[in-house]
Amino acid sequence: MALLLHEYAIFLVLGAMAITILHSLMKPKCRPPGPPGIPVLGNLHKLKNDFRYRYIKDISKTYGDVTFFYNPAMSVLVLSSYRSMQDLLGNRGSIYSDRPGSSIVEMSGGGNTLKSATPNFYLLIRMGIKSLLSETFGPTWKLERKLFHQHMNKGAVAQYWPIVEQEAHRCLRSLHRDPDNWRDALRLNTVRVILGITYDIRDTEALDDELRAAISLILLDTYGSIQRTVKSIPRWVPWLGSEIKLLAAWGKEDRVAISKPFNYVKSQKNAGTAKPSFALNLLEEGGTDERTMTWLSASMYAGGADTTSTMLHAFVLAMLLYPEVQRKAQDEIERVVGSDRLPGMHDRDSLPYVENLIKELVRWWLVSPVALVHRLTEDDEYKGYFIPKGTVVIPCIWCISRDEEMYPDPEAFRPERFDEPNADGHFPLDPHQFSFGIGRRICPGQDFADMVLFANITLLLATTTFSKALDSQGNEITPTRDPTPPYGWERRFLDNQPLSLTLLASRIPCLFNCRIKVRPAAALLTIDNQTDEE
Ligand code: HEM
Repeated sequence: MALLLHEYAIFLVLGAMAITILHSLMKPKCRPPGPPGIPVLGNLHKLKNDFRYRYIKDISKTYGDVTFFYNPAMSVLVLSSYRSMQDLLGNRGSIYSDRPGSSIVEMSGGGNTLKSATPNFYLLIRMGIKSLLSETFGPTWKLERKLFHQHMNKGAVAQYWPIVEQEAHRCLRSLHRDPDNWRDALRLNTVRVILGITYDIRDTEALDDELRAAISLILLDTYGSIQRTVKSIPRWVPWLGSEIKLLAAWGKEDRVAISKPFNYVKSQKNAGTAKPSFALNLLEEGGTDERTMTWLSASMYAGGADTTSTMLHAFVLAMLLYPEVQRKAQDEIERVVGSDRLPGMHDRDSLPYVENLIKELVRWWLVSPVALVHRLTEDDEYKGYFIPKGTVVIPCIWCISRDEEMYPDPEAFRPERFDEPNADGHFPLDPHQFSFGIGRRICPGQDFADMVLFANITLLLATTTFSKALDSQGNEITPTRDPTPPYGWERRFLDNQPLSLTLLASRIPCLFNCRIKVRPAAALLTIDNQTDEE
């Protein structure tokens, strides 16, 4: 009898286990929550919103920090908290670091297919269907990333300080000479710095005509032909068609502009006259083919020029809207540096208010509010939800920057917030932790961008005071703090806004004017005949 009972118990346990396994196999796997959609067609269309990041912030109040969107072709996971981004992009980086169709080289336009030519979200979504067939987070990306890291890590970028400083001085002289063109001066500055460190091209006068033409194209507009191409697209062509045409036509002229400077470094190397530069290092270290080296060099200004200059434009906007911040930062610089020299890199630790100002800028103005999309390479489970392989992941870093608990009154530009503990006793998170992305695909140019921002912001503050422009009655004009609608290339073209592939996916300030007052310290700006124009 005892034996029978024992067998009966074993039978019951095994039966229960079988039922549990069967049940879990048959139960539809639960996806993370998301807004209701149209039957069969799904809810992905809801993300089609000019200010997508604001929409994401709104819906996260209802659905939480992990929201799911789908249509029959693809699924998209939207992350809206630092925690979820850390958990997935950070801690599970080995499966969350792919991108739809893009190694660094491909993202800069060096791939063979249109899908890789732009970080534009919608194009990525459309092309994502195709790119699901290919794996891109592989050995090529790892090698590119390694090469980038060797030259752009925190220690390595310090060697570029002299170029960054010299170009900042040159930019300020030009800005003071021609204040109406302050915007161009700031943009030219970042492109010149990047050309300097990438190819050691500083003085265009010394170059032959063809190379000079290629460089002017880069200086004027990283992807200059876009403007001309947009003009040639008939207005009635549907949006997708026109964008595909735009990208198809993009390339020929720019590919020349991209290969010329690289070939210049190659010939300098062969002649034994090349000076240190990113491109020279790639050539010397080898390890990859020439096409990759050419495009990797180009990705320096594709990724870095417009993003960094946009931050400088946003800095000017912040100074117009918050003159008291400008005054406080100028006072600190005067106090620490004195009046017989200009601030330099070694002053950084002694300028805490300026340091906080840069943190606040990096939080307040996100060039990439949804960073760049990632893609999941294996099925995964998070917080009990199933996330299928191939899901496109959007890290909405904007939501972190506008987290009211972490950054009370988040729209206000308040550098002092970083010295004030929050209700939980902790100081707010340094925005550098998320504004450049999170995880293995974090911006490789972050340390360099930070150095360029520090150099330019301290020198701008020391030598220049920005204030609001006046209308014909002498009243101050307050510029809008709203950006131009993202991805609105057509509108940007019509408004004569700068256009480049990077900017198609960026958040940039609307055009605004300002008044510029030169401060006495401007007399200390160096005059360097070799790099000064005219
Ligand atoms: C203030 C300036 C900049 C901002 C705000 C910025 C922001 C970003 C962000 C948010 C990403 C996506 C990260 C992710 O997917 O998680 C990114 C990627 C990238 N950035 Fe930057 N960036 C800046 C400057 C630069 C500079 C100066 C360079 C190069 C010199 C650069 C090169 C790149 C490249 C190559 C990638 C792609 C990395 C990859 O896919 O693995 N960026 N950046």
